[in-house]
Amino acid sequence: MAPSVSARSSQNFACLASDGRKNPTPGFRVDCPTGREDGIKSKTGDAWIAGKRIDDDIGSLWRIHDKLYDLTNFIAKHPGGRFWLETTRGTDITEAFESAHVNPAVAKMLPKFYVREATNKRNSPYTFHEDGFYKTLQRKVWPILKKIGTGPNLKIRLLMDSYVAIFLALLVTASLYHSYLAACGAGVVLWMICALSHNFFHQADNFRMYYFDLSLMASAEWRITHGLSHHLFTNTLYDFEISVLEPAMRFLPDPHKHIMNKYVSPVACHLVLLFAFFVNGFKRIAAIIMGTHKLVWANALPLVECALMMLVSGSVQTGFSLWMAMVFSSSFCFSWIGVVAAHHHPEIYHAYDTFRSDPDWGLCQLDAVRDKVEVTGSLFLTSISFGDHTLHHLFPTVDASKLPHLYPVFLETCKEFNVNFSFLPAKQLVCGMYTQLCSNKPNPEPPRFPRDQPLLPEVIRNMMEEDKDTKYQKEK
Ligand code: HEM
Repeated sequence: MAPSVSARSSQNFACLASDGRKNPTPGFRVDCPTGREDGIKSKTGDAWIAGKRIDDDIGSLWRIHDKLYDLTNFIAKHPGGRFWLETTRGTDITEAFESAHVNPAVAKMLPKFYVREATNKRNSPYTFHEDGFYKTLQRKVWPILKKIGTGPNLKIRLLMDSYVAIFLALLVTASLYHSYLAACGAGVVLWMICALSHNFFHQADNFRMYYFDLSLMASAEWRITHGLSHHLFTNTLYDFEISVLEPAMRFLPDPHKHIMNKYVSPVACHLVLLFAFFVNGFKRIAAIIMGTHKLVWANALPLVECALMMLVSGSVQTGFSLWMAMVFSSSFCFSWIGVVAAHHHPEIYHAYDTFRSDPDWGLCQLDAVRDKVEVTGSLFLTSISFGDHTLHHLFPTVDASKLPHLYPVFLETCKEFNVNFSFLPAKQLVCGMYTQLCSNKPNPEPPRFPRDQPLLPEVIRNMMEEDKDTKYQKEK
């Protein structure tokens, strides 16, 4: 017989919190996410969502706040696509539901699907009070998005499609001329493709999300491990992007961090990042063979690339070596940019640090993300380096081309809630990632933006001035 949720979590608690603390982020009902300590078996999206289903413990319905809904008949009609509802059956989707829809009309549909009240406490520390930071910001953002739309504009669609065209041209050039330089160039462009297509897999189903599958990663898996895990429970034990790198890279400032983590992983992590795409690919192949993961057509894309390179180069061995060079370079670029982009710095919240007293989901997101000052204002730079990341975390389904329009209202809301929002220089974020890897000292205070004078990119300061001018003119 399977152990009960509480028995399982107390076993895990013993193996997790060697310093005697329960779940290091207060407010989670379960001490240690089910499966988190299961080693390699736990490192897939399917395992993560299966663990969440056990921990949420609500049967086969969907939970939003303290109410249970039956969305079975809505799955096929959902404007965001079947995937999100099909995948989350039997889980608490409060964070996903709240952050995916800015349109207030969506919440009004829920009573149609109401079944009953939940009998247990939510397994999440986060709140969405109507007068709190996040819901206030959402209300202010909606009139802007209603006007400009939430989807991609022409510029970003052209940018995305051009990356793919350049990638294919480099791939063929590398194969024709047996050029490892062109193969690595194709790898660098593949990193750009992955970074930008990630914007598309957060949205309703669309063909550009499958560009992500040109790498050895899969958009369907990342919708779970990134969209439903990392985005909603950033830097906590439920963040898959924290647990998947453990034990090789341990970002949590666990006081009992192993000496190898402190001193070896800041160097050895580069090998992990180099092999990350291959590990992702092998895990998926193993899961498909074992029957725990469904094969989808997009999984074949990297194999098609490899076959094309063999065919055009006229040699199986050369084509394969060129393909390997391409995958290694894309893996390193994408994974390294990913870890230094926005989430790992001693000023940023990680489980074990002291948690803020107001657990508003939006405020907790601000604590777990920092933006780079240098890339802001350039669609090209933000598209390849996860820029405008705070706004992206707050509104993950809003296209990257629309996010910059939200800065004035976002900063105004920060001011209203006494948040001294500030960017960081890119160099500090890079160094901070290595410092965080070595750190075993939890922050004794909740995170805050420490500067008296917030650091804002010039483009945003100008935007604020323009906004003030238009408001002033309107008032006149
Ligand atoms: C796991 C939870 C959910 C996720 C991740 C999700 C995701 C999404 C996404 C990505 C979109 C497209 C957004 C856009 O184009 O701007 C969307 C739209 C929409 N979703 Fe969901 N959804 C979820 C649950 C629900 C539920 C429970 C309902 C209603 C009962 C719902 C109703 C809608 C509606 C009406 C739209 C269209 C909104 C509009 O046009 O403004 N969704 N959803």
